[in-house]
Amino acid sequence: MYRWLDERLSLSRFNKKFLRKAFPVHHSFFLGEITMFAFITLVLTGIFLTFNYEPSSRLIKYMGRELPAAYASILYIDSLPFGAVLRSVHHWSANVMIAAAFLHMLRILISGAYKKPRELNWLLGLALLGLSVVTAFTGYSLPFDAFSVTATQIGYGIGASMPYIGEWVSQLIFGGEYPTLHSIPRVYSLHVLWFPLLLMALIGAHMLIMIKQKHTQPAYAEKVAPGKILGVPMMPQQGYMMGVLFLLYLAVVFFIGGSYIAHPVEAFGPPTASTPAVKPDWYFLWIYGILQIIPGDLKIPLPFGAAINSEFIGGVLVPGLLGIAAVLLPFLDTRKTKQRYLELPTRHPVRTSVTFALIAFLLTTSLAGWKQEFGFSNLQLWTIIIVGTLATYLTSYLIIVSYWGKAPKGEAGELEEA
Ligand code: HEM
Repeated sequence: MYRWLDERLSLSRFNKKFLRKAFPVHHSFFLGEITMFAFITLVLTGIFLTFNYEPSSRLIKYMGRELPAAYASILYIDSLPFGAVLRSVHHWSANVMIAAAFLHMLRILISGAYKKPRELNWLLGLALLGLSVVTAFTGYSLPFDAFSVTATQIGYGIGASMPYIGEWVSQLIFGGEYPTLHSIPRVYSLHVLWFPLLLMALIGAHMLIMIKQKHTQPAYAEKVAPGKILGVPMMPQQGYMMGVLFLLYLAVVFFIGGSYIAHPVEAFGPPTASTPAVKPDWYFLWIYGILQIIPGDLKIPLPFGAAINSEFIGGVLVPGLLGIAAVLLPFLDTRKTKQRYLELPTRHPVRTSVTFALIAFLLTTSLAGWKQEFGFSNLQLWTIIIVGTLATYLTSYLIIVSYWGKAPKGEAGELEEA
């Protein structure tokens, strides 16, 4: 069969090139792959969910109760053999995908792998991270229980807060002023079709660029085999390692999915007139935290009746400014040569300390999301955020500079495929 296909498709030419592609061996390089495994698992479990989910908020009779069809279909999925487990695996995989993509980004940032010639892949990566979060958010609204309706309302409000265009953008996504009968079908189409297709296209482009440009090499490669690409071939070594890692990934998420049922809709109940207290998932908690400590009645008037309010500052402006800084980052580096080797974080004290400060900022603003539970005042939280972020930067910088000193950065030579 292989020979038959080879005669028609010249598989061996492709195999010689692609299957011998060298992969550097370093555990941090598996973060991108884990992100991909999570995405594949999301697609496969998502297909199962689409067979049984009804994308509608109209009321139907289910087990003697009058319930929104979407809500009832989640109860139905949970009642199927392994239904609740597959739904949970879908939910936890979304968490893993976002966490792994974020850690993957941190490894690119802290090792300087975003520099020339990989600027394009850095930008595609940022788009992937943003789109993964948005896709998870649209998934959140689908069960149409009291929790998801309230959480979606918060997201709708943040979108609508953009001066001039916000209301229009939010209504476009949610089929009118959320929740309307059109909201669930529209968000469903985005969640199961358009966003996954876009993610697939972006991941495909990300991989093609990575193959074309080749990986950055771990720093030890410069000493062991200067000028060569050091690594294992795609087949068999890298392929087998990826296979084992994928199975391990499945084992872990099925264990978690089987042990902790995700988003127990029955506990939240169908949407009611009263709004339950909701806390967003951890990846939105920092935005939610910022919203908790900005005065809710803040309004800065703009021409033509528009205004900047607290939702815009916390939900759009702060994440937007961080996004713009990330987009500009690779272009701040004006070197002419191509980046061949991973840079040691200890040789780049400013960049490494900014990365730690960013993590401190995200953790302390997430803490603000627990304002009521911990009984903090706004002033206390602002102090924790500002002092925590600056202190993390300074401490990290001083430790790196005093312990490792300012070692020369060094330039690497041209590489040839080994
Ligand atoms: C859905 C999300 C993503 C997937 C599936 C993904 C997948 C991958 C994979 C498998 C690799 C090769 C292995 C590795 O270097 O880890 C890679 C490399 C890379 N990724 Fe991602 N990635 C994603 C998000 C991101 C993000 C958020 C960024 C940064 C903003 C990014 C920037 C890069 C860069 C610059 C490389 C080349 C690294 C090098 O050569 O050392 N990616 N990605």
